Amino acid sequence: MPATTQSPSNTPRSSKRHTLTGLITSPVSTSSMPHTHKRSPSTGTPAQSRQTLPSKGAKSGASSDMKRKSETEQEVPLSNHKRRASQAQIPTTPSHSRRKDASSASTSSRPVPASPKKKPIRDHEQSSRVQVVYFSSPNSQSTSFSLREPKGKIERIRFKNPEEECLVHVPGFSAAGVRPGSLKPSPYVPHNENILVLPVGGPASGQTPYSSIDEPLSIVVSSGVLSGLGVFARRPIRQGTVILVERPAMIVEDVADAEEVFTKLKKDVKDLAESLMDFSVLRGACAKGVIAKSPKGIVATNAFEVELEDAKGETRKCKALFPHTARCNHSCGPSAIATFDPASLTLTLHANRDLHPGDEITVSYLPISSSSASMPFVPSSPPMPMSPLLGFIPNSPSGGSCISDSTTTSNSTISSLLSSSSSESSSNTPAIYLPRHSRRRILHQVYSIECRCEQCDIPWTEADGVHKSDRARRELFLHNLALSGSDLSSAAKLRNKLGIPTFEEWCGNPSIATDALIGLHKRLLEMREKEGLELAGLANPFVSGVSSSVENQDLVEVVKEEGWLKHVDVLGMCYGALGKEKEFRRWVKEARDVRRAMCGGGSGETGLREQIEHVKVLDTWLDEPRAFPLWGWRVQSRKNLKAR
Ligand SMILES: C[S@@+](CC[C@H](N)C(=O)[O-])C[C@H]1O[C@@H](n2cnc3c(N)ncnc32)[C@H](O)[C@@H]1O
Repeated sequence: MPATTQSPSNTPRSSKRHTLTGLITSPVSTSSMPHTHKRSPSTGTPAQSRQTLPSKGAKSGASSDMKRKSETEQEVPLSNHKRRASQAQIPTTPSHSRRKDASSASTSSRPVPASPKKKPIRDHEQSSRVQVVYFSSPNSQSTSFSLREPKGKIERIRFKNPEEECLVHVPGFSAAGVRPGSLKPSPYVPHNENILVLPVGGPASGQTPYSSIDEPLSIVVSSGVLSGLGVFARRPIRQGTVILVERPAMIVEDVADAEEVFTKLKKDVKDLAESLMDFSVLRGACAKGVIAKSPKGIVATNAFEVELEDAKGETRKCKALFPHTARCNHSCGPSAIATFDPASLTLTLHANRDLHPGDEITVSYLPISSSSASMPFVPSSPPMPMSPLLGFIPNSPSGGSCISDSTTTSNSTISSLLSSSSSESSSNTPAIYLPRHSRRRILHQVYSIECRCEQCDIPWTEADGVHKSDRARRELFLHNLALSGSDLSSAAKLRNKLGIPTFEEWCGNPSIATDALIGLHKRLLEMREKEGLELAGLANPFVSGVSSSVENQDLVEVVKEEGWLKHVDVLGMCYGALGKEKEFRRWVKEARDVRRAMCGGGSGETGLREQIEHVKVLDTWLDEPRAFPLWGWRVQSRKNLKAR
C-alpha cells in the first residue's frame, strides 16, 4: 500500500521527530511513538507528544535453520546462538561507562576545566593537568590525568588506571578534551570475565581441542579456517551486552609513524603489540621470501580506523591499535559490533546476538554503516588506494557501488531500485552490505584474507545461497534508507516506491493491510539474523567521529537510524495498536531486554542515559500494556471507519 493512502482524521500525527538518542523512535518513518499523552478515541487523533519505541529484536525460529554453518562438522557448534539462547544463563555483565550524550560525544574536544585539586603528577617533567567528569555515571568521579609535553610529535595520554596510556601521533590533535576515566571491564586484562584469547583451529589445525577452558566450559574450536589466535566467549553473553572495552595503546595518522611510536610504548604494551600479526609477513613470504614483522605491518594488520578531531576542529582519519580487540577475527556476520567513542578514546564491543561459551567473538573489518568510524582500516566505499605501506592499489570496482557490483537481475521493485543508478545507496553502501564477491575482494585486497567466515563460506555448489544472501543484504540496506525515520525526501521517496506506509498511516488507515508493516518487519528481522547483521545499526548511536568519508551527509543522517532494534520497536507498536497483548508483551520485552543488556543491567551506573530511559518506558508498558499510548488505536480506527 502506498504511503500516501491515509486517513488524516485517523492518522496519529507526528508532532516531533525523535532520534534514537531521544526517546523511542518510530521505526517506519518520521513517526514517533506516542508516549504519555492520551489519545482521543472519538476522533482517532492521538495527542501531541509521542516517542518511538526502543527495542530488542525477536528471534525467528526459521532463522536458525537458515544459518550456514561451517561448524556443523564440529563436535560442538560454536555459534549456534539461537539454538542455545534459551539455555543461556544471562549474565549481568558490568557495562563500561559511556558518554553522557551519544550525539554530543562525537569528536568532541571541548575544553575541559582545569582541576582545582592538586594531585601529584608522576613521571614527567612538564605536564598539564586536566580534571574531567567521566560520563554520566552516578559513580562519576573527578579524575585527573597528566599529559606529558609531546616528545617530538607524540603525545602521551594517561588515564585513571595507571597501567593505561595511549601514545598519539596525530598532527594537531589535542588530548585536552579526552575523558580519561576508568573503564569497566578493565582494559589490559587479557582474559576478562567475558572472553579468552585462544588459538583458532581445533583438531584440524593440530591444536588440541579445547575441552576445558574455564569451568564449566566445554569448547571445541571450530573448523580451523582461520589461522592464529581468536577471541572466544567464556560464558553466556546476552545480545547487546558490552563484552569488552579498551583504549588504544597508540594512535597514528600515518602508519609510517608506527615505528617511532613503538619505540616509546611501555615495555609490556610493546611486547603485546609486537606479538600481534603482521599480514605483510605472509604476503611477503609468498612473494619474496621471509620478511620480518614491522610496526607498520602490525598497525596495518590490526588497527581500527577511527576519526579524531584536531585542535582546528578538522576530522582526521587515524589508525588506532587496540591490542586485545586486535585478536578478533573478521566475519561478515560478526558476533560483536565494535564502536568507538572519540571523546574517551574508547572502543566498545557489544554482543551482536546471544553468545555461548566457546563462540568466537568476531568483528566486521568492513564498515557496517556509512557513518561508522570504527571499522578497521577499510573505507566505506569499495577500495581506494589505501595501503601505501604495502604498495598496492586495489582494482577500482566498476562504479564503486553495490549497484554496479550486482551480478543478479530481477524484476522486483527492490532489484530495480538497486540497479537504478539514481539510487541513494550508490556511493554510500557500507561494505558489509555488498555482495559476497565484493566483500571478499575487498578483504583480499586490503588484508590478503581469503575470507572463510560462515557468511562467506558457502560452497560453490550453493550458488543459490550466495544469491539469496547478496540479495538480502542489498534489501536490508535499501530498507535502512527507507525506514530510517528520517524526514529526508530521499527516504520518503524510497518508502513510496517500496509502498511502505508509515506507522501513523498504518495505524490510522485500516484499509492498509496489517501485513504491510508487521510482515515487512518480521521479514527484515529474519534476514538480519540470517545474515548475522542483527545489531549492525548499533554502531551509529555510539560512534560519533563519523562521516567525513561519506560524500552525501544527508545520507549519514538517514543511515544513522538503521537497525534491527527498530524492527522490534515497530512490531511492538503494531501489536499495541492492534491491542494484542501477548504479542505486544513479547516484542516489548525483547526491546527492553536488549536495551537493558546494553546498559549493563539498566541500573543507571554506566549505561547510556537514553537507553536507560527507554528501558524505564518499556517496563511501564510491560507492567500495564494499556499504558502504551496507542493501545488499540488501529482497532478503533477500524470501528470509526465502519461507523461512517
Ligand atoms: C587483526 S588480526 C586477527 C587476529 C589474528 N588471527 C591473530 O592471530 O592475531 C587479522 C588477521 O587475522 C586473520 N583473519 C582474520 N579474519 C579472518 C577471516 N575471516 N578469514 C581468514 N583470515 C582471517 C588474517 O590473517 C588477518 O590478517
